Amino acid sequence: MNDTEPVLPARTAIVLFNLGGPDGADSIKPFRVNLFSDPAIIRAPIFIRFWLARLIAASAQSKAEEGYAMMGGKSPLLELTQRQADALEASLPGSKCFIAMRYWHPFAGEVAQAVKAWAPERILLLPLYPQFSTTTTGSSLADWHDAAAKTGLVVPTTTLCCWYDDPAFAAAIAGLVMRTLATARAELPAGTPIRLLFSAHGLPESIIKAGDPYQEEVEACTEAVMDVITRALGERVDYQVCFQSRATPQQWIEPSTEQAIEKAAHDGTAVVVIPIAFVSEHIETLVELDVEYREVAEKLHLPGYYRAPAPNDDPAFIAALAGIARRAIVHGDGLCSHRGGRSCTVRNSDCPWARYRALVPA
Ligand SMILES: C=CC1=C(C)c2cc3[nH]c(cc4nc(cc5[nH]c(cc1n2)c(C)c5CCC(=O)O)C(CCC(=O)O)=C4C)c(C)c3C=C
Ligand SMILES: [Fe+2]
Ligand SMILES: [Fe+2]
Repeated sequence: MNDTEPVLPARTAIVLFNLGGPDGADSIKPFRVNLFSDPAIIRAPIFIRFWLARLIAASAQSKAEEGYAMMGGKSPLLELTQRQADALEASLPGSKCFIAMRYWHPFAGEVAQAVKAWAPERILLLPLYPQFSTTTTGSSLADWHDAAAKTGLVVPTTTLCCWYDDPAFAAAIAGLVMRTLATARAELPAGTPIRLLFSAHGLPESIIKAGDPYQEEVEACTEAVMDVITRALGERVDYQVCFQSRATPQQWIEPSTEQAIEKAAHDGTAVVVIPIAFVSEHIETLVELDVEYREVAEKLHLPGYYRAPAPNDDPAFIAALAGIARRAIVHGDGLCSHRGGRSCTVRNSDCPWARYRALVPA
């Protein structure tokens, strides 16, 4: 922190949100049932959703078990998020970071009680999803509000809906990408064409059509990262946005990451895959990107397949997150403070979190 940076109010509780993951073999099934029971994910009436959730969860259960087995039997997400929380807390004196996961422990209810016991003067709700989606950010924030109300936690609260275009965040991601690109260029035969594949988690097309701004924010986020890379390297590197992790039978947004790899094979280009919607390593990076898509790339004889790391506790990423948090807290408790206290400009200036109930009826 330098002298020009505003001081945080004393006792600021920062609640970090992520999806969560199983902490052992026994929790894979209930974690997946919790996920598919969320009305933000499966948009069906409750009595249909109850059965549908169990059916969909059961359908790829053994594949999920294999994936978690490859990571030592559990998700690394909580441990990595704890490292982010510790690093953020160290950068923001007067704050204490709490972690609330959406589909496995620590659940919002447990966390709201811990926050209340700490007696903060102010709370910042900071979703660890750079881009807003009703299925992630919206669902986590709605869950928190229910839990806080049940706990009787009444403290001035600032809510961040998204930070996909934060310049320091874009620079942190660009740094990770350029390091991987440099490795690829050093290892591949001179002149091998390389494409950057910005791979985001996919969504059912119907959710985007219902007004979810996620795809737009992923594209804008990619543009912000590409601007930094272009300026730093003095050249325009080839790139494409694509979407991974299709988890239901519906039509999902395209191009899929698999289609993008097929296109790269057709064009004879190597790829550097960038997980643009995840800030921590987890099953969808360590298994899907590093094992499954790598196999696809090898089968299609791509000249090279590289993967940029997720930010985890990369110092530039933590510094970006600290800047985002500090500005949000200091500029007051607007609904969405990521643009210096003004409401965000996502879709005609209204914040998607403000419209959550219209996008996902209770
Ligand atoms: C309809 C299903 C799903 C949607 C929509 C979805 C959106 C979405 N998810 C993330 C980030 C994560 N997803 C994770 C796990 C996970 N997600 C789904 C399904 C949907 N996700 C499933 C079934 C699972 C479990 C993994 C599996 O069983 O294969 C995780 C945590 C993974 C872990 O480490 O355990 C994250 C993080 C985003 C960003 C997103 C939409 C924007
Ligand atoms: Fe997911
Ligand atoms: Fe907003």
